[in-house]
Amino acid sequence: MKLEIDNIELSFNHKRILYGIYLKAETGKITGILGRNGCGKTSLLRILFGSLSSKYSNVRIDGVYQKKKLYKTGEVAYLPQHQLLPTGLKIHAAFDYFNVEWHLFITIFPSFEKYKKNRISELSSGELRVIETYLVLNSNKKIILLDEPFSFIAPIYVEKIKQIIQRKKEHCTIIITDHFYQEIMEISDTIYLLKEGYCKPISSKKDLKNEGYLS
Ligand SMILES: Nc1ncnc2c1ncn2[C@@H]1O[C@H](COP(=O)(O)OP(=O)(O)OP(=O)(O)O)[C@@H](O)[C@H]1O
Repeated sequence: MKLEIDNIELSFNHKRILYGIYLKAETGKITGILGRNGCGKTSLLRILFGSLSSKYSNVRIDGVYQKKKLYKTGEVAYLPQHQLLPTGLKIHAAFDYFNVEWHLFITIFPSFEKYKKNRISELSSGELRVIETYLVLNSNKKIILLDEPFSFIAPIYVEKIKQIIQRKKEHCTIIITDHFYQEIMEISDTIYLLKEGYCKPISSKKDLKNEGYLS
């Protein structure tokens, strides 16, 4: 599958946020998006998913313009930047809802075993992020959009999540954004830097320095 988006025009309060975007993501490849705070990474993912409307946008799958918002196709899973799961939900119920096996999760993250009967509200921010990211990655969708999956997560869990993402790319089109740029550079096959409304393809750390993303 090839997923493309371009022709976006997004403004908030007369301030143009996105206007020169072309982004292509493909099954078998991880597409990473980097960019400074406020450059529009979350907005771009939300436009792709369909939860944010822009003045213009053109989303294509295998070259075919998508009239429907992507979330209505049932083929996309989205990890938003902020909390996904309702606070009062029991953790095992969240696994049931996503149709994901708890015992497989526990084989990778054994320290979470004690939480099965707890509620989402009883997790730390990082523990919640691990569970949410795991559920989205294992939700059996063709397209996966991840907004800051590594936020609040301890390095040992970041490594495990990275391994899962790399395994999933074989069957999924994955787009990921995060401020952990080294992690993004390590796992991504294609990287874009979002800057001044545009997407610029990036191939090395030197490019990031030249663009003023790194000092
Ligand atoms: N609902 C909104 N109303 C007004 N302005 C908004 C709204 N949502 C986002 N913005 C503005 O649009 C810009 C892009 O926001 P966005 O959240 O997409 O950036 P981001 O690159 O994801 O930032 P960060 O890395 O800090 O999460 C920011 O300047 C933000 O203030």
